[in-house]
Amino acid sequence: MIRIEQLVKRYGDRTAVDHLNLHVAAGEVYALLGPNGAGKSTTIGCLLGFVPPDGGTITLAGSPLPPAAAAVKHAAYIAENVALYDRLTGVENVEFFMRLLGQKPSRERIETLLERAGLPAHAWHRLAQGYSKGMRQKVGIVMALAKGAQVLVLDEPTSGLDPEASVSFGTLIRSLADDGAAVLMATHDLFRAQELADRCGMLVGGHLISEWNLGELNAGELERNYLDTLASRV
Ligand SMILES: Nc1ncnc2c1ncn2[C@@H]1O[C@H](COP(=O)(O)OP(=O)(O)OP(=O)(O)O)[C@@H](O)[C@H]1O
Repeated sequence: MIRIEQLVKRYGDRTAVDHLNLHVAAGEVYALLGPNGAGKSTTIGCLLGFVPPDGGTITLAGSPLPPAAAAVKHAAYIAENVALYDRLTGVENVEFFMRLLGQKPSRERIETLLERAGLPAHAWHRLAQGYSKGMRQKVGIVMALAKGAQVLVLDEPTSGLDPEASVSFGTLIRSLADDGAAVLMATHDLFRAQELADRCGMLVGGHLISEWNLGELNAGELERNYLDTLASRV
């Protein structure tokens, strides 16, 4: 569903992503790990067409379209801080987004989506300016649901969320994957990655240096592997 082959991105003489191969299947959650400056956000930028790569190919949902067009059609992106129109309510934000998609949603349809995403009903008709980070992310998930996105891309989704919000966000992401979405999530949250992801990969200096199947690791083992792998590079 997500196929990145030999991706290269340079900024001047700095290589941010170096011949990266990464595949995420439908129904799979993949956590992209790595220290600051490893190339995670650059990879996501290339995947979504925000950042022009210097080499390699990216295919989303089997589409022959270039990444930017394929992302518009098939992907949803949830940034660390989901941007909403603060002067609109949650319901109005979703309605506006769905109209941009060419849909004419009924109130019931919007409320069904908000309910699935777990946004409390008392917030539906409140201005988004008062929304917490977790509430904004839930509206972001509603937009992914409304779009029927086959590919979900998340950058640091759980940073700054309290444990309860982080667990409920993880449950939601898992349910989207169980419905067939391919999920790529860049994160420093090793605990949540181990809880949520099926596989993870570790980027260092733009190279994917390790991949792990999380079902094969014991509790806490991902963090040990991560730190050992990093130490072995020094
Ligand atoms: N627009 C840019 N111009 C120049 N260099 C950049 C630019 N964006 C990223 N870089 C460099 O590319 C490398 C990879 O950065 P990137 O932001 O992709 O890493 P990251 O893994 O997402 O880091 P973090 O965990 O801190 O968000 C870093 O060396 C960074 O300084």
